[in-house]
Amino acid sequence: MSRILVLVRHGQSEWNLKNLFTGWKDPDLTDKGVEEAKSAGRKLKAEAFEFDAAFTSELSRAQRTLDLMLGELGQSDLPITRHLALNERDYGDLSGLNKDDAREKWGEDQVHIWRRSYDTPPPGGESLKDTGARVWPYFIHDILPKVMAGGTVLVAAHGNSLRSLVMALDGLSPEEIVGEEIATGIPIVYRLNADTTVAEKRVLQG
Ligand SMILES: O=C(O)[C@H](O)COP(=O)(O)O
Repeated sequence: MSRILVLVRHGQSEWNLKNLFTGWKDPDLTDKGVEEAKSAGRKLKAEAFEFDAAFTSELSRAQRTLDLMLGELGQSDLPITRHLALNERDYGDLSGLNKDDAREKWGEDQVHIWRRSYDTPPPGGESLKDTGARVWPYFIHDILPKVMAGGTVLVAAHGNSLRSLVMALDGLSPEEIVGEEIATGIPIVYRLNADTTVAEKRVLQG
């Protein structure tokens, strides 16, 4: 019974590079993002991961990251499930704005609250709580059963859709999640117990 769940945030996107709020907008990966995705795949291959199922969002940057990882793993034929429940948090009216310009306009503290707080949504967008309200049920109904059946499952998604999952898996409070960052292209490996609690968490840095 392996019960392994691997979470990977997509590699650097064109809008990450330009420092723009992205949310549900759909920029592609940069060359660096492609290399980050391949490197994540190579790290997983070096640890002999063989996946039984793979999930991603409806956004290209996560889909492409997943494809690149599976290519490195020699598992390009693995069936992939794509669902908008795994999409990035919707940044609403901030989408497409430069993050430094937003700090100039609304102040550092307000922008930090929009980006990292648990329950304050950006204007017209989703809070992390709102994001979790779609990510977590999808995880429980569609992803977790494959893990609990003894599978090894790969999820390629986004900074905030993954923050909401990590919050629940790690049992973090609304205060603790503020300090949680998910790096691009760095696999987070969970091994779960038979009661779905976390037996082990490893972050495959470097
Ligand atoms: O949607 C975005 O802009 C990024 O992918 C994540 O943004 P954040 O670092 O502001 O949460």
